[in-house]
Amino acid sequence: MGSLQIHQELVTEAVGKKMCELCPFHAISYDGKKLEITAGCRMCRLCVKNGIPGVITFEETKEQTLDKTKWQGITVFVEQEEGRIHPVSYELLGKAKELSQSCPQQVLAVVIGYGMGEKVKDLISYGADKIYYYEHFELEEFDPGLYTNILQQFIEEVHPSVFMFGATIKGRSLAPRAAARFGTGLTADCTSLLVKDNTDLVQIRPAFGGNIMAQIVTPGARPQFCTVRYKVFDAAAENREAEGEVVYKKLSEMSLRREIRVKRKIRKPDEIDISEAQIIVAVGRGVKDTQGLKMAKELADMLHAQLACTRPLVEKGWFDARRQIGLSGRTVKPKLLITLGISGSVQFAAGMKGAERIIAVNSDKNAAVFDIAHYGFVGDLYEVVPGLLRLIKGEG
Ligand SMILES: Cc1cc2nc3c(=O)[nH]c(=O)nc-3n(C[C@H](O)[C@H](O)[C@H](O)COP(=O)(O)OP(=O)(O)OC[C@H]3O[C@@H](n4cnc5c(N)ncnc54)[C@H](O)[C@@H]3O)c2cc1C
Repeated sequence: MGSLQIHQELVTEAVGKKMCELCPFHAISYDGKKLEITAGCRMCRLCVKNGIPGVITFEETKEQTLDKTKWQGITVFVEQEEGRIHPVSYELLGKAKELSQSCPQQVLAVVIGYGMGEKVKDLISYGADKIYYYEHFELEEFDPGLYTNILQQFIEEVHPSVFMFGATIKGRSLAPRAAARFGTGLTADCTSLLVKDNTDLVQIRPAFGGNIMAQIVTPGARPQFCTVRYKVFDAAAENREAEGEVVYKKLSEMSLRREIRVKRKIRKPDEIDISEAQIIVAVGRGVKDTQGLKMAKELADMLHAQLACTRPLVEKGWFDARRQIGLSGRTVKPKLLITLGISGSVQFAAGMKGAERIIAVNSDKNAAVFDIAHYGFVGDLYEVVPGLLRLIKGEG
């Protein structure tokens, strides 16, 4: 790692103009007095290599010495709403336990709330060795500022190595705030996690539109923050024999300083969540009209399934974005997923690979979806689906 340094004392009008010309990304500007590098810089360093010597130099960042042994513990932020623990927390605990076995460390859980009672202790059965419970009536309502203060207090006292959050609205709000306070890295929407012997967390997630799986590490800072979407990992199995402890934490004055006051709460109607569905019928661009949609809906209703879709159908305005499966949509893990007229792009597949049984209908026998499906129908969905409906109705 490093940065580009401009040595303005060497910049004359001729030098400035020449340096601007050689940047292929037009990321160098000269206003007649000063040379500047703009946000378009890709760090290709051609200005250092091919430019007028000494005008722009690359300075390596000095490696900070970090004693990793002082940062121990794989921590899960246990998210709750009105005392109900979000199921993603159990999935994170399951993964934390698995990681703690490959690189021995304690599994820690942080709970922030009020009146949670036995539910906090129950987390021991799901793999938490030590639970830090921050309880106060001021904490009943989620407040990003207040909750971040508490996470800061926890990190300063405990020095955890890893901090995992669900990629939920709350997790996505808290993790970057806390990471910024410690000047450390955060990898969002990880799909796989490994831990090295030196406690470095290898955070794996799709990048470049899902075309590569990036492995991201934070070797020079702690804690290592990551978020993981709901339904990506398996929930921890319950073990009533497991042992652990709950640490009831007192709150510092600083932690309880509020910047937001909740005056009134308006409950939103419950939303559909395709991530929770056991059976899903998903439609793609092969469904071309209302007749196709009607058929898919009838199939979904008969199977007590949720209807979901690919991104192009959201873009067409046919579906709400909450019904989109994939990299930029939801991750689903149903027992049965039926895809109708879906090609099986990497971006779509990223959100549904965990389905137990996948049945694909596509008219193109070479469609990528058949590589991930357990069963496939090569055919026109406008013929296959009515046939399926007749079979289910016992008319076939
Ligand atoms: C950064 C990024 C993120 C993205 N995120 C997502 C995401 O989260 N989710 C997502 O879905 N996409 C996402 N995409 C878009 C993705 O790349 C694909 O374009 C999209 O998944 C294709 O949707 P589709 O399968 O419905 O359409 P198509 O790829 O056009 O496939 C339609 C399929 O229908 C079949 N077909 C046509 N007619 C019939 C018929 N009569 N009967 C049977 N089969 C038929 C065709 O053979 C074809 O295979 C993303 C793209 C990018 C760049």
